[in-house]
Amino acid sequence: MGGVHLESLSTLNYRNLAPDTLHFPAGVTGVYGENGAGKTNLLEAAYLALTGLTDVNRLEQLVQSGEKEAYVRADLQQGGSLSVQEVGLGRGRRQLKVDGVRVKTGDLPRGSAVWIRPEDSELVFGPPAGRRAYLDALLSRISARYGEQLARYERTVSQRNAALKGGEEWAMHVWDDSLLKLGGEIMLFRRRALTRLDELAGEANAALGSRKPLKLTLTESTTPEHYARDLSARRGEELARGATVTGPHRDDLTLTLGDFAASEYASRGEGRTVALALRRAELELLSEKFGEKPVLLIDDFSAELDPTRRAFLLDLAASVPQAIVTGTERAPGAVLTLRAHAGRFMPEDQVTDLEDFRPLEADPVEADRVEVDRVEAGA
Ligand SMILES: Nc1ncnc2c1ncn2[C@@H]1O[C@H](COP(=O)(O)OP(=O)(O)OP(=O)(O)O)[C@@H](O)[C@H]1O
Repeated sequence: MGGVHLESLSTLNYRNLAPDTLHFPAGVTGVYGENGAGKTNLLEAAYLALTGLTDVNRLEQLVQSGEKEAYVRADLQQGGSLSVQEVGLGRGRRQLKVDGVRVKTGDLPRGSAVWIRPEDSELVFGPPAGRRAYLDALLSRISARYGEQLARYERTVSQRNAALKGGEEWAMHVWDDSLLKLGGEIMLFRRRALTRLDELAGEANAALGSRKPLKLTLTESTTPEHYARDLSARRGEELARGATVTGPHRDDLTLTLGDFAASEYASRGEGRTVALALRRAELELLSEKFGEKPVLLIDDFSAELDPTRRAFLLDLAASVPQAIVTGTERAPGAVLTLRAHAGRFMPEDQVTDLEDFRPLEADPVEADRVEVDRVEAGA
């Protein structure tokens, strides 16, 4: 199977990254350097430029301190054609373009990248909201309709909550109708998708040498079959609390390792294995859906001290057409190794000492491409 290929990444005013355009070959690119050099920021910028995805509540953190706007651009090969994806960022604003034409996030190619991070363990040990977000983000990439219906459902829940707080019991049947339709569709889609995701995560968990089988199940707050009944049964409680307490926004993606819920009983190492299994399942599911392997971004492989998991990460990077792997040490088997220092990246054979990381004389990124001033708030 072929893969998405990130030919180059340009950044301007992005976190601590110096303005630059970096070219990436096929195979593994290793990026190494000291803590705080900007390795994570580079992967975050690549993920944003490839997928348009980022935490929309923290957009201003992405802009270099002292600057108003930031910009990232990916030149990539996908589905046999070359395209240019650009993201402009401002305070609470984001603008995306593909080949010069403005698009919404959902219109960007959805299978372009998977990002594996040390923080992924939070998926296992953190609250249900994190696991729900993992599932929803993945399913929204598999199905644009799922993403749209989920957004409508979430709007309905917040409007319904406002009506509940206002004691508008008379208006509930209107909100309930939309909730049942949208929520029911979301639950059914999650159930269908989970069958395959569970198989893929189980296989990845076994490949990671885990002797305990991994099982993914939905712990549903209600079911499509009983949704209407459960809503009316809890009407009094909802009015008292001013909140919608039944529906897929309350579901959990339960990860069972062996006989127990991983969130409660797994060791740190077992939890890390489960998190890696979820990410490989994501990679496989996107590959199956789009017929191409995403670019794999692995943040800080060197934080992984367990030899089995470290080998798994490096094997996974070697198994896809293109991967970028960061660490505080060199990634073995890399086609290109970049040395990171103070937000700059140079091929290691061009670096003899850190003085080589002098600021560039000319700005290599065309700053006139930044057009975030025209972004509508919240776009
Ligand atoms: N908006 C911003 N403006 C300027 N600098 C920023 C901004 N956001 C983050 N930074 C800085 O970027 C630096 C690099 O962070 P990054 O997480 O990429 O480092 P890293 O190379 O991955 O380090 P580690 O090996 O510790 O994971 C940090 O020192 C941080 O203070």
